[in-house]
Amino acid sequence: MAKDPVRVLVTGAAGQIGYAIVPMIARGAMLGPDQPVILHMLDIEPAAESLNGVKMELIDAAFPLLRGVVATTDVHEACKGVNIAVMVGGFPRKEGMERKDVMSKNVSIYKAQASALEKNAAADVKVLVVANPANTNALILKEFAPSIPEKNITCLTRLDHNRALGQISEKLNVHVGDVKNVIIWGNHSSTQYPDVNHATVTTSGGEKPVRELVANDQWLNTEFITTVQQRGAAIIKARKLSSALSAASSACDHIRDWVLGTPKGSWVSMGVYSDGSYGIQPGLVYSFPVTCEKGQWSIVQGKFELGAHC
Ligand SMILES: NC(=O)c1ccc[n+]([C@@H]2O[C@H](COP(=O)([O-])OP(=O)(O)OC[C@H]3O[C@@H](n4cnc5c(N)ncnc54)[C@H](O)[C@@H]3O)[C@@H](O)[C@H]2O)c1
Ligand SMILES: O=C(O)C[C@H](O)C(=O)O
Repeated sequence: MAKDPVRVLVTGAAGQIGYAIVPMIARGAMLGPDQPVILHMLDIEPAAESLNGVKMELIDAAFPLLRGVVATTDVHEACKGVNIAVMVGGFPRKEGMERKDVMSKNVSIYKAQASALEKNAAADVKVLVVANPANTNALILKEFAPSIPEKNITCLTRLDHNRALGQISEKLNVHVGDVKNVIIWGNHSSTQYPDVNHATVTTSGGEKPVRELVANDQWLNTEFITTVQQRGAAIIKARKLSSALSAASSACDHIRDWVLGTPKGSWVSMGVYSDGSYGIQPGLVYSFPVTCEKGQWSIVQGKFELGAHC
């Protein structure tokens, strides 16, 4: 039997990440190849014409899974009945800035959008905050939308996780799909700790630890970490714009794994509210290793090595 469509909100949909992610969602990269979707796209009044252009392109692309498009500058209309909310709307940093430098502009957006989501979204809406500073914006959303279960408000650190997989795959010249179980601890900021201490590579001889295969602790403990921590800044320097296709793709990965589950024996990194695991203050939104099953994430326990991410 055909599935009912799922309503997916993308805020900031006329922006760079918005333009990259809406076709991915409409093609099934987020919710699967048999899941019809209705896209809700929100942007602000000055971007209304451009937002309408994105809607025109979505129609022109004739995506079989796309069952409707709402393109609006009214936050309440945008949030009506949504099951998934991908919060991209906000301002990106420019070269030389830290992500926290866009805090004052972006945080106020998340206060207003929290109440719109609370009033209008489906009761079990799953929220992914992408806009920076992502952990703080998710925390604001959680505080100002108290009726949305705290387990349903998350932020994106999957891009950092995927960057770590990519660096290992490049270093070892192995397929990125054969590398797994890196961990991003902390914030989506330059203070994050990319951890390979439990990461493995699938080889013809079975699963081997990344540390053993790389056989270069000096590189893993220094250059690898700073490359992942600083990758956002490196992309801005190269493109004069912040990452968009990789952010969009990683946001699809985050929601897909959350909704459809992580593969057996694998975990992913998600910014989720802390229940006190690993000594992290309860209530903070922090990136942990998680597994997902039946639409619920759980923090993987027992992966801490004392001092590793302090
Ligand atoms: N967490 C991550 O891994 C990650 C990765 C890349 C980018 N980002 C962040 O994502 C955000 C978006 O990046 P981008 O490159 O798409 O920026 P962009 O400037 O191209 O697009 C942002 C869009 O948001 C819109 N917007 C602004 N205020 C809004 C509001 N109140 N409601 C709805 N829409 C609003 C703008 O009009 C614009 O169209 C930035 O904050 C960026 O730093 C996060
Ligand atoms: O670095 C940025 O400001 C954009 C984004 O957070 C990224 O990591 O690419």
